[in-house]
Amino acid sequence: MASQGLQQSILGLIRDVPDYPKPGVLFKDITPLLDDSAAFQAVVTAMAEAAGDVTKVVGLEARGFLLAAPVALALGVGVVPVRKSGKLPSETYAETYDLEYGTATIEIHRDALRPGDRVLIVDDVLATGGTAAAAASLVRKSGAEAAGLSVLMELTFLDGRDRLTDLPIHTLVAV
Ligand SMILES: O=P(O)(O)OC[C@H]1O[C@H](OP(=O)(O)OP(=O)(O)O)[C@H](O)[C@@H]1O
Ligand SMILES: Nc1ncnc2[nH]cnc12
Repeated sequence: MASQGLQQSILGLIRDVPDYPKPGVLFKDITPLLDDSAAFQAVVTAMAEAAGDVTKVVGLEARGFLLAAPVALALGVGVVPVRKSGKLPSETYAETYDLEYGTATIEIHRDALRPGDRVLIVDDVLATGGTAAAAASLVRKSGAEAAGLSVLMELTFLDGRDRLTDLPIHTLVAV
């Protein structure tokens, strides 16, 4: 978890949007945080400091990209996109999974990672854990090690951690 001060700052900059994208979902909108450069910088620094010894950062489309790229730059390693199905131009590995509000397929380029890579997966929100579990599976299909998952916010009531018992998880705030 982040320091108390950073947690308060993050919580104050995440907007709750009821019934988006469908009734019953309380959507956590991170756009106010992204628009606050001091808070955004503090989030990126905290994620990078917790990363450990990794050789690549994998960012999850779409909001994960906004965090993964600056974290990778802060760590001095490359960033690899995991994209929704059909968006990557070259050969891919694919995984289909359930979301809090639907199902999705994500993909990674087959040549993006290699054996020996220690990979930090970065996303904005950990909810049911389906996306992160699918991403970890793509990393392992690529022959690399899923070294950890770093998220800005964890929705603990959805028990995403229970699906990710083999992945160290770092969360800046939990609600
Ligand atoms: O833990 P889970 O239940 O899998 O949910 C978390 C995922 O859901 C959201 O992505 P979404 O698929 O809405 O995509 P977006 O970032 O493109 O909006 C969020 O950015 C995470 O990637
Ligand atoms: N409630 C939520 N808010 C934002 N992103 C999410 N991803 C899955 N559930 C979410």
